[in-house]
Amino acid sequence: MRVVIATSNPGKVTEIREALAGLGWELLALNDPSLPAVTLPEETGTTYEENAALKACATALVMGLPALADDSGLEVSALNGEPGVFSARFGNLDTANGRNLHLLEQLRGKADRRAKFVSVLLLAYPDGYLESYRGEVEGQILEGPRGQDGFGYDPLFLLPDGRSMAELSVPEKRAVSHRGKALEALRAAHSAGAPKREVTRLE
Ligand SMILES: O=c1[nH]cnc2c1ncn2[C@@H]1O[C@H](COP(=O)(O)OP(=O)(O)O)[C@@H](O)[C@H]1O
Ligand SMILES: [Mg+2]
Repeated sequence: MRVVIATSNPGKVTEIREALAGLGWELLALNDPSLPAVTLPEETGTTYEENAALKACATALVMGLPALADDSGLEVSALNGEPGVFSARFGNLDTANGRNLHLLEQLRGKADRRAKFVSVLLLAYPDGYLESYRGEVEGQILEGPRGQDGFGYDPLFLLPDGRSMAELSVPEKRAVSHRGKALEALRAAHSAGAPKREVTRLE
């Protein structure tokens, strides 16, 4: 099956490719020269599912191919679950570094550092059929960044084993992360023996 990865986030592309390598799918980047150009829609939904569906459906319709999108976020207990679905725009800041500094500022002096990452993967077929998979991981927000790998809020996210998410290799992150869990559910649903679906294109 040829599947378009409906994200312009290079960190997500790397993680999706690594986790799904064994499926035998041809995973195409959004900007693959063989594909028509698509602009991902604005994330106007109020849930990860809605936003992931917006991105996946828009891509599947333009491409005429199944498209896989991820919408994810960081939910911080002391901030009543914020930034959540607004994680990419936290503090209205447009760099990961800026958002991380803003998060540290918001939590300054707060004892409760609990947080969780959530990822929702949406696989949209061009005939309108949808599959969704969710994964979560709990942790704590560090007092300062640690680690060089990963992306986004990873350097501030402390796992129960004492490492930050940015101290993990791609396969190590897959084994514990929100996105890794959602990808594992998708992989299991599509591995050998699982029922196959005919992919048709709506004209
Ligand atoms: O695995 C992760 N680690 C760290 N930060 C993440 C992870 N997944 C998502 N984020 C952050 O949460 C926000 C989620 O954004 P969203 O999923 O809407 O779009 P994006 O594809 O444009 O990054 C981004 O700021 C992203 O950096
Ligand atoms: Mg989003």
